[in-house]
Amino acid sequence: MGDLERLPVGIVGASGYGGVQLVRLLMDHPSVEVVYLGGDSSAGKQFSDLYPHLGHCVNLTIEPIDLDLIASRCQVVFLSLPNGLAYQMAPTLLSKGCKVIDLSADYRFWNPETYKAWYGGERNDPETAALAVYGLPELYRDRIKEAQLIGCPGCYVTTSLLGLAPLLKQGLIVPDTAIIDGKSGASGAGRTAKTNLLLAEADNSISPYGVTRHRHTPEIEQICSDLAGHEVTVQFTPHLVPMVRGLLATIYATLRDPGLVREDLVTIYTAFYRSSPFVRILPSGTYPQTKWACGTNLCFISIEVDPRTGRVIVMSATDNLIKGQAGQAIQCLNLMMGWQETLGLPVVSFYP
Ligand SMILES: NC(=O)C1=CN([C@@H]2O[C@H](COP(=O)(O)OP(=O)(O)OC[C@H]3O[C@@H](n4cnc5c(N)ncnc54)[C@H](OP(=O)(O)O)[C@@H]3O)[C@@H](O)[C@H]2O)C=CC1
Ligand SMILES: CC(=O)N[C@@H](CCC(=O)OP(=O)(O)O)C(=O)O
Repeated sequence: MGDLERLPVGIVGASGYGGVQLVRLLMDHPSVEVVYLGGDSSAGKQFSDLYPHLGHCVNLTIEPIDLDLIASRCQVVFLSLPNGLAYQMAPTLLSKGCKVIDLSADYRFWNPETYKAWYGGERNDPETAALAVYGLPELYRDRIKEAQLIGCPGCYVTTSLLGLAPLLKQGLIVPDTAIIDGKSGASGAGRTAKTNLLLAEADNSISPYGVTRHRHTPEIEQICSDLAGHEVTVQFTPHLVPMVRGLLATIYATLRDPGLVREDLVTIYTAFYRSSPFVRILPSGTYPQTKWACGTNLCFISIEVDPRTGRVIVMSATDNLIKGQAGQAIQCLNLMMGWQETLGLPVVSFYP
């Protein structure tokens, strides 16, 4: 590509919350041009009919999903679809020379049996799945740079893993003692009408769900085990919080060395993320708010140590739709293209 040429990209699932984040973010990306928007029930509609607030700057129609057409027009394709669809599209797109960045769970798992156990479906794309790279740049940056296919993490997973990674990589906690208390805004469920997401149902209330059986548990454990070099189990409980966007993971684990103090851990975390421009380790005693991360690709992390219980408490906050979804996907694109990792990604929120 010449300096002035823009990379032609497509978004399949453009009408959803991930899709509209991608459109909004890529509008400001200096090296990208969105040349295709695809959808199912939204096909044929003007994107601005679905999102009038972008009417003055997005003049694209959502087209039916035609893989040959997409491949003829796009060098990179973002798949922002419900689980179980990307694996039906990615093999063809890759065979036609496209790079594929999948926001769903289809290409996150290294063991296909784990995917099948939690997501179901009968897959026949083992060769393609074997090509996939896990799209968490802070942990797999070098692999992402060489990848043709990315499986982007879930939002709870991203936020939890960024909080846990230094502890597991450095062997600082007693294995299997990690407890993750996740809290997400309602946009985490996508732009789908479900009773529990109605204002009358979700407002002024916080509720746990998927207790002991949320499908982010095996995804978190897959990466924790990779970091630790041995099998790791975690206890993860998500909660729905009456806010639109934002995700907070509060993580508890028993320290191997009860003599460690929080300043030791702040130093360790700061060193661990010294080359990660989107991770902010907060000063001792400052705890993160999701509001700080909303609208940005940042992850704010704070660490506490309780000498009374011998536990470390890590607090990790992101915007579920940006660092937890679309922003992370673009971060991966930047790495795949050899661009600056931070290109086109916001790092300052509008407060409050
Ligand atoms: N929301 C979040 O915080 C996060 C979500 N994710 C994952 O990202 C993916 C997208 O999520 P999100 O944007 O929130 O979901 P939404 O429900 O908001 O959007 C889903 C999109 O998929 C399209 N779609 C649905 N069914 C079909 C179909 N049969 N064929 C083609 N397209 C279809 C819809 O298009 P149409 O309207 O035209 O039918 C819509 O554009 C999901 O896999 C989700 O699990 C990952 C991290 C965070
Ligand atoms: C509030 C809410 O419903 N959140 C979603 C998070 C979905 C997500 O992160 O996407 P993946 O399914 O691709 O992992 C959930 O708990 O399923």
